Amino acid sequence: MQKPWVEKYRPTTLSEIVGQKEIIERLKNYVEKQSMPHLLFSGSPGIGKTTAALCLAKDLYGDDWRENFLELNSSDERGIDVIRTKVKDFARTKPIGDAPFKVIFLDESDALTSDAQNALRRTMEKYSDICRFILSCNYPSKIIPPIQSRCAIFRFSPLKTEDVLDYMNYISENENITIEKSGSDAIIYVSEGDMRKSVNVLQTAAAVSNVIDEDIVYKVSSRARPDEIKKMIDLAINARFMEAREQLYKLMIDWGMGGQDILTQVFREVPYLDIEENEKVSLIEAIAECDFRIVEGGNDRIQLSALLAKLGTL
Ligand SMILES: Nc1ncnc2c1ncn2[C@@H]1O[C@H](COP(=O)(O)OP(=O)(O)OP(=O)(O)O)[C@@H](O)[C@H]1O
Repeated sequence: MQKPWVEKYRPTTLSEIVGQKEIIERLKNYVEKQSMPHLLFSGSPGIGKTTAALCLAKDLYGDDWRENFLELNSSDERGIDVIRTKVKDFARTKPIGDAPFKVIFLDESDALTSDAQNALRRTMEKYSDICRFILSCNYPSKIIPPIQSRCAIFRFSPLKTEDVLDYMNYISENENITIEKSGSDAIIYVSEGDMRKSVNVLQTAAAVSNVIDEDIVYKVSSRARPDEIKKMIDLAINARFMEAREQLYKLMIDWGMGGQDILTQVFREVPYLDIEENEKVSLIEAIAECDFRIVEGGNDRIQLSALLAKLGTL
């Protein structure tokens, strides 16, 4: 079976990480000085937080990195017991070889309960001479302030379009596939700066064809082409409700899209619609209402049809 490309192409040193330039420079500095504080990595999924922690360990420790590096996924192991046992056991033994300290990487640390975070805070203090923590999270506000203040905070950003494009080209050359311009535009559109998503979409699309265009990309990622969404909105704004609803059903049935995916794409089109500013504001309010109802379990066809009806009255 083919290895997932996200693993096959995961950078192995800090220098290979795409984008996040300032962060990478600071991390390289820690490697050079063989000294670092506890770190808190925050940012949206798939933009290089785990990769940066792994590369930092590999650059710090070389081939023996596994002996001085412990990775725990906090959303599987989020309770106080894990902090008391696994983390403490690893933290209190001396680093192997010449390493000045060990590193414990807690992925998804915003999933730790607050009891576990309090226990962690004491562990961080107690073993700070031989152990450094790297906490990764999507929402730094869910980390208790005493831990935040013990860490240097690094905010990772979604990747820039040109960085994702370069990376897609690099992979496609290696894999002997051709990405057409419409295909790479579509990958950028569906992945929104999330490199993991870009690589996964590319691999799934490459399983369908060696030449990747927008149709394949939108199909494999269950997204509609933006012009299909725009068409539905335009019909609704022009009070052609039945046709707009037909287009909605086409998106749901032919493209296999869920209600929330459609809503997210409608939301993304709002700034470009040819309507007055106050109408855009009303539309966003209506989208937010619809989103809430779908999340609460409302029928997505009914909710989206109601949104289309509302569009006709703007
Ligand atoms: N900056 C990047 N440079 C190169 N590849 C990247 C980058 N960011 C992500 N990737 C690719 O995406 C995959 C997932 O990235 P990573 O695990 O680092 O994401 P993350 O930010 O930790 O996400 P999560 O918050 O979901 O844990 C990597 O294996 C790699 O292939």
